[in-house]
Amino acid sequence: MADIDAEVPLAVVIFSGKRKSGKDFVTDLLQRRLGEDKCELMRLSGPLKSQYAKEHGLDLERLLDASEYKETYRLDMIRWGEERRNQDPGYFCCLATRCPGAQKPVWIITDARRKTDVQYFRDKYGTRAISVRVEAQEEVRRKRGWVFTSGVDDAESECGLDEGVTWDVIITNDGEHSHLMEQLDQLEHSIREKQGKQ
Ligand SMILES: Nc1ncnc2c1ncn2[C@@H]1O[C@H](COP(=O)(O)OP(=O)(O)O)[C@@H](O)[C@H]1O
Ligand SMILES: C[C@@](O)(CCOP(=O)(O)OP(=O)(O)O)CC(=O)O
Repeated sequence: MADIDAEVPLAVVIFSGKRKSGKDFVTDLLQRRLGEDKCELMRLSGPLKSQYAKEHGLDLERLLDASEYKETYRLDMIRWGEERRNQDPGYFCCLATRCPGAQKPVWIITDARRKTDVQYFRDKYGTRAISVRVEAQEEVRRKRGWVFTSGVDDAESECGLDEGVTWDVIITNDGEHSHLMEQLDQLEHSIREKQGKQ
């Protein structure tokens, strides 16, 4: 059941996309447009990494940055995260949204990876949820540094949302700046409508 009486969030924008499709790039732009005081970026991988680091005695800061360190542990983090999600599909979604920034009216969830991630926010926030898929051609992703990695790019962590989800918005991020700006204009408009309506 959606928490329709709650005053915040007024809009919950759930982003998904393949590695190097440009999720971070696009969500940063969107947050800047909406204002950091009004819009909080929440990463589902944040609590995952934090719990994983605690249980395995690892350096959380290094898991959070884009280093080789993270890649060393990626496969095991995926496996470990899957075990947790199997016990409770909303586990990381719930933890990620428990932060001081949750008082802001707009939430951007940056990295949904499984159908249960999208479903969690749709079930909880109903019409306030907007699901967004960021897409870029393989060639473009390769130019941004993507290299196919077996066990990662062919696993649920990367492919769980390839099919079977009806996205509210699809953003094509192939590198054409003006086209991206137009798509962000539209998305910003939909978000502001939700902010104004409720
Ligand atoms: N539209 C764009 N214009 C210029 N650079 C981009 C664009 N989209 C992504 N990038 C760059 O490509 C790289 C990968 O993007 P990133 O947002 O980190 O991808 P993801 O979060 O999906 O893995 C980053 O260096 C980012 O700055
Ligand atoms: C174990 C992960 O959460 C690692 C996610 O790391 P990032 O959130 O840093 O994302 P990338 O852009 O793919 O490098 C994946 C998962 O299956 O949950």
